[in-house]
Amino acid sequence: MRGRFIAVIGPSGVGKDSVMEALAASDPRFTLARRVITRPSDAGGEAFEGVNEAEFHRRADAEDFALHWPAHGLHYGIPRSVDEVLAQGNDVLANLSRAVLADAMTRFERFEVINLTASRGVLAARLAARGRETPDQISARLDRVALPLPAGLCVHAIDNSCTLEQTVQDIRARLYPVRA
Ligand SMILES: Nc1ncnc2c1ncn2[C@@H]1O[C@H](COP(=O)(O)OP(=O)(O)O)[C@@H](O)[C@H]1O
Ligand SMILES: O=P(O)(O)OC[C@H]1O[C@H](OP(=O)(O)OP(=O)(O)O)[C@H](O)[C@@H]1O
Repeated sequence: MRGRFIAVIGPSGVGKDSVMEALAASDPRFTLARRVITRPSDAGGEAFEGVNEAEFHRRADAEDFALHWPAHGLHYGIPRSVDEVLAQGNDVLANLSRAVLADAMTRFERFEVINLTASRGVLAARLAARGRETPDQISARLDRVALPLPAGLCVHAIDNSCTLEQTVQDIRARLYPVRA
């Protein structure tokens, strides 16, 4: 059977990248999608490919992306190579914008969503500690209004206010339930 394309969504600072990395480290059934972003390659955080705007648009025009979207003044793309991983029956995890979910639903045969949550106070503390954005950029990220999710999605709502270990355990139990 084809693998599932699993979108990890949630507000900035909720822990999408940390949770994805911890999931991939804990279970070989997960493959991480490496995003292409118009952000300097040495910006830190997730393992991504940094490109300039011209190169990003060239790739988009060449249909090199399965999905792409703009956010926070940047462009983000999921390489089309994820299709090969899915065809081999492996599950792919990708950090997606909530704005691209409707497209993703139609693009992938098996599509599920992990919706991570945490309080605004937890988000603010985590963004400040991460140190990738300025205080103004952090405020803008906290104020970004959450879009309603499209109907008909398979969504797993997961709280990431506690430890990463707890979150990983909760997600694995939801995605790979052990049948008695
Ligand atoms: N469960 C957790 N407990 C404590 N800190 C966390 C947890 N999850 C993420 N973090 C920290 O919060 C910050 C934001 O996490 P990150 O994965 O970059 O979030 P996102 O990708 O959603 O913006 C990072 O510094 C990360 O180490
Ligand atoms: O439309 P939204 O659902 O609000 O998401 C917009 C963008 O924000 C996140 O980006 P990024 O990973 O750069 O930021 P983050 O790590 O601070 O979440 C997410 O991955 C999307 O690309």
